[in-house]
Amino acid sequence: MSSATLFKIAAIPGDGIGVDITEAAKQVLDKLAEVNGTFRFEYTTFDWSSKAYKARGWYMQDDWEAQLKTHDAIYFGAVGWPDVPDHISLWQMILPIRQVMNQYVNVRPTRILRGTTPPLAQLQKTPQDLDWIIIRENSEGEYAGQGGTTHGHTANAIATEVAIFTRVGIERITRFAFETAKSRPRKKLTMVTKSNAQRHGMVLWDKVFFEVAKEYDGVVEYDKMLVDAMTVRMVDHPESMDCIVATNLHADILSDLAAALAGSIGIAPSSNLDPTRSCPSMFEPIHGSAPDIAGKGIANPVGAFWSAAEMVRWLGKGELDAVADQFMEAIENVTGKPDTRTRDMGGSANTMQVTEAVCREIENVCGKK
Ligand SMILES: NC(=O)c1ccc[n+]([C@@H]2O[C@H](COP(=O)([O-])OP(=O)(O)OC[C@H]3O[C@@H](n4cnc5c(N)ncnc54)[C@H](O)[C@@H]3O)[C@@H](O)[C@H]2O)c1
Ligand SMILES: O=C(O)[C@H](O)[C@@H](O)C(=O)O
Ligand SMILES: [K+]
Ligand SMILES: [Mn+2]
Repeated sequence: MSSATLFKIAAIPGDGIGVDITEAAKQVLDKLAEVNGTFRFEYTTFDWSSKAYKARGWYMQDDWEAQLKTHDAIYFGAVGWPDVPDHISLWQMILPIRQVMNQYVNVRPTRILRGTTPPLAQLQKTPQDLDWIIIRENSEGEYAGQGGTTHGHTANAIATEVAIFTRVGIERITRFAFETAKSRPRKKLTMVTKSNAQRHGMVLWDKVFFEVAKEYDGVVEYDKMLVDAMTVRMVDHPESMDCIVATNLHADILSDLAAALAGSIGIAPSSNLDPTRSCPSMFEPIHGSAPDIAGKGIANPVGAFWSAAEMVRWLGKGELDAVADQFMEAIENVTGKPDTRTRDMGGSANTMQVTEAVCREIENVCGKK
């Protein structure tokens, strides 16, 4: 009998390319476990998807929370399909999981992976100029779900979408962001809001940020940006930033921009973390179900692999950092070669070819420890 540590993973492939990339991620995770030998994964796959919703009228069982809590982590593909309104699919699956599982931090790193050419390469002196971690508030803000609609379909229809910002919510994400910045070589943090036009919640955000910031004076260099100007700075001066903390909606948008600036939405990972570890955390690429390329077998699995590497790092609680680093090295050995890049990165390889290449590299890199 093997004495390898068992990690129980709840796998939720979801819709579209979510299915392809979750399968690919399981394959490389199993290869990593096999080559390393000190841990192994056991998956429970949940058929929670828009297709299932159309057939049976629900995404997740009523006891979904208890079902997920028996796992050490959740691996998520993507949710959303054109035949179900997107606010239904998001609010019946991904958003309740993030909120109820206390995953109030969403960590979204971006950098230019080896061998890849970003679209605005002329603006960067070196690929290292773009190396960011976006820390997204993941539990409240514009995604609080508060609001309503009245006056039906009349000409007087009214809808409100109320953003909720709490001192507790702002303080904990700010603290997490400062701790992340402190752990990085450049130790910089940029805070993003829109506190000129939005004069209540965002003003509270700025106020709480600067209160917490005092504790990091002389340790972390910090500054503040309005979100519109931030998009310009990300394009023109990528080297001027390191960590970025922003609200749920702003960070959602900025992280897609960051991914595109680094070369493709298909490479970008995310970790939905419960820093208290009382609930399982969830790992997923930042992209969606990509209906335009779904079913073709051509989705870029790199964002899914990077997310899987972050899951290994999280599960290891510091013990598997070297393994996660080797996993990333294997991924970059693959992006480094033109014949193992997918179309979105200028190549012509399909999902399976990239997956097999990463498995081979895991044997090369992680086999010789
Ligand atoms: N967390 C999530 O599960 C999540 C995230 C974003 C969007 N969505 C949902 O996904 C659906 C589609 O959303 P969208 O089109 O706005 O965003 P999307 O991220 O699915 O796709 C945007 C574009 O990027 C391309 N793309 C995305 N991932 C790729 C990959 N791995 N490889 C190659 N190309 C890739 C797509 O082909 C498309 O052209 C919607 O229902 C949306 O609500 C879900
Ligand atoms: O949270 C969202 O906005 C969506 O699920 C998706 O766009 C994401 O980034 O996860
Ligand atoms: K996703
Ligand atoms: Mn998004």
